Amino acid sequence: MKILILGAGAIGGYFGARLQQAGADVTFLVRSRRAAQLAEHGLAVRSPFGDFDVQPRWVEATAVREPYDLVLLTCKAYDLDGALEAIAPAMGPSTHVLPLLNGLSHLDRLAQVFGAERVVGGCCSIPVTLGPKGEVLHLAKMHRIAFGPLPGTSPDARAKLEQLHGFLSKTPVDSVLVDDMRQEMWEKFVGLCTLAAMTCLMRAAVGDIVSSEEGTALMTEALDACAGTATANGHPPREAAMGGFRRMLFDPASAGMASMLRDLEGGHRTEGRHVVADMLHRARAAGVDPGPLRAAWCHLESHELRARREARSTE
Ligand SMILES: NC(=O)C1=CN([C@@H]2O[C@H](COP(=O)(O)OP(=O)(O)OC[C@H]3O[C@@H](n4cnc5c(N)ncnc54)[C@H](OP(=O)(O)O)[C@@H]3O)[C@@H](O)[C@H]2O)C=CC1
Ligand SMILES: CC(C)(CO)C(=O)C(=O)O
Repeated sequence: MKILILGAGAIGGYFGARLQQAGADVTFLVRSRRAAQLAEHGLAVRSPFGDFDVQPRWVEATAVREPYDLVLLTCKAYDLDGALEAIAPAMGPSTHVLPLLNGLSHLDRLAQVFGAERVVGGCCSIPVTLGPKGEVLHLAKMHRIAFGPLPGTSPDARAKLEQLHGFLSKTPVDSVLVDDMRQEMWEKFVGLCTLAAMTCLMRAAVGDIVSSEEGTALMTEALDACAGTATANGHPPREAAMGGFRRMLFDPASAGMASMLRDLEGGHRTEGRHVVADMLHRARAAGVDPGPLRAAWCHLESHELRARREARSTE
């Protein structure tokens, strides 16, 4: 099975290196800056499960001329259109694409461009970022990846997903092949959106927030808004998922934060529109009180507008 991974960033780099470690046939589709970094340093993973290095194979978009069996999509949501253009030559009639982006709305776009039968569901829970030389820094002992067919996915995807699961099962990664992937993705959306909205709004980690006078009440309102929206959309989070979110979101000792806060504080663009605004708009449409999601999106959007204005004035 030939696997193409769009992006060798934090997520693509981590899961791609793990797949390569397990002997899978992996090629990264990267842009020139990342290609140069891979040529100079290879692909190094620093993980609490043990550090390792792989010698990656990569291509740039103009060199993709033949279909792959499976494409893993690991760009940020704001890069989706360019990424879809870049993978188009790799998408043959029987290729499937498995996105690992946070959020949900990219699924409709993928189905629109490639057809729902070629789109597989996927999500991951792992705190990971890139170091100064492009090394993958896995920040804590969580690295779960879930994937599985969506209602419209063609049946021949199953064998590929089983192979993917087989490779990942040879590594420490917590890999799960899921039957009801839309439910799984809604649950991830609920937990992540609550975490991203609250840690970005407060610019603090979970433990700092829930130790503050109003923090636990506001965190509860945010979780209720997200879970209520999922329920109104036909995907009430299961009790096991809610239990996990409560452990993650209300631990006064936790230094945990969303990758979106790392992006915000690192001066990078965020996926606020794709995650927080999308949940806010879905809450409104369903008549659910969005609670602190309004202030979180206002914070993220006004920060982005300011950055754009200041960039224009220095041009
Ligand atoms: N980091 C985390 O802890 C987690 C992230 N996620 C989600 O995973 C997704 C990816 O995040 P993350 O890995 O952190 O992001 P990164 O920014 O680290 O990686 C994204 C990569 O995609 C590449 N890319 C974008 N467009 C193209 C293109 N047209 N051609 C080739 N490469 C392209 C970028 O390349 P370039 O370097 O050239 O810009 C970059 O290396 C996001 O949706 C995020 O929310 C989910 C769980 C945890
Ligand atoms: C769940 C969590 C917090 C870690 O995977 C995440 O998805 C993110 O930070 O983007």
